[in-house]
Amino acid sequence: MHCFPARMTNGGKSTLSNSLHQKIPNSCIIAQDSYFKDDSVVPVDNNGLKQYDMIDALHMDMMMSDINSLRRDPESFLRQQCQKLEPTTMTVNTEVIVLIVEGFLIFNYRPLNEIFDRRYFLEIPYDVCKRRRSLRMYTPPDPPGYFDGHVWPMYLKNRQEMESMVSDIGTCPVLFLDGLEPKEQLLAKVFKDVCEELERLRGKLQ
Ligand SMILES: Nc1ncnc2c1ncn2[C@@H]1O[C@H](COP(=O)(O)OP(=O)(O)O)[C@@H](O)[C@H]1O
Ligand SMILES: NC(=O)c1ccc[n+]([C@@H]2O[C@H](COP(=O)(O)O)[C@@H](O)[C@H]2O)c1
Repeated sequence: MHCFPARMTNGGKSTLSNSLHQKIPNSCIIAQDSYFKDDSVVPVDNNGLKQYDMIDALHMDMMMSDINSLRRDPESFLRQQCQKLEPTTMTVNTEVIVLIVEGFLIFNYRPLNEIFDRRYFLEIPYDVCKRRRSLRMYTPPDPPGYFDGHVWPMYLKNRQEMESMVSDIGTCPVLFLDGLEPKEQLLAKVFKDVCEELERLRGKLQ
């Protein structure tokens, strides 16, 4: 099973994904943030702002290849991950493995979009997003004016593109989540939903 918390920057994806991973045995996380291209190849716009919030700034081919490796041979992939992740959740029972893929542009990449069992989209308002973002340190750090000059306009553009892409792919619907809700409440909601999906999948396997 693949479940996907997406997608606003600072919407709470990593927080939710890590908590889900802790609660779900046989789960693992693939995070889109790990696939950013090197800074030297990310283009700059006319205002001198690095174009990080575009699908082209990411090695999506590599991300997809890792996901496909996991799907082909989950046991060895999970054993490798096991050495890196908290051992508590990893028992490597390959009957049903939950792959949590999190990222701010995962619904804008068609091959990935086609394999979802569950899709979640965390939303927060502009001012909260801007405040949370100002407390984060990226490498390289956001230059002055980056949020209003690049991050937010690209979020609006990418969201529009995502909405048309998602609606023409006939997989599961996107469940929109209010990222202002307390973390525990969001976790409980998604955990319940994932458990229901797992029950359904286990039923199909019997
Ligand atoms: N439900 C929530 N309520 C309040 N703050 C949150 C919530 N979820 C995450 N945060 C905070 O927002 C910031 C960004 O969260 P993070 O999970 O890293 O976002 P993302 O992975 O979407 O960029 C962190 O400081 C985190 O503690
Ligand atoms: N990890 C990196 O290499 C890197 C570099 C510069 C900006 N970013 C920012 O990361 C954001 C996406 O990640 P989050 O969803 O975790 O905020 C994008 O808005 C992008 O501007 C990441």
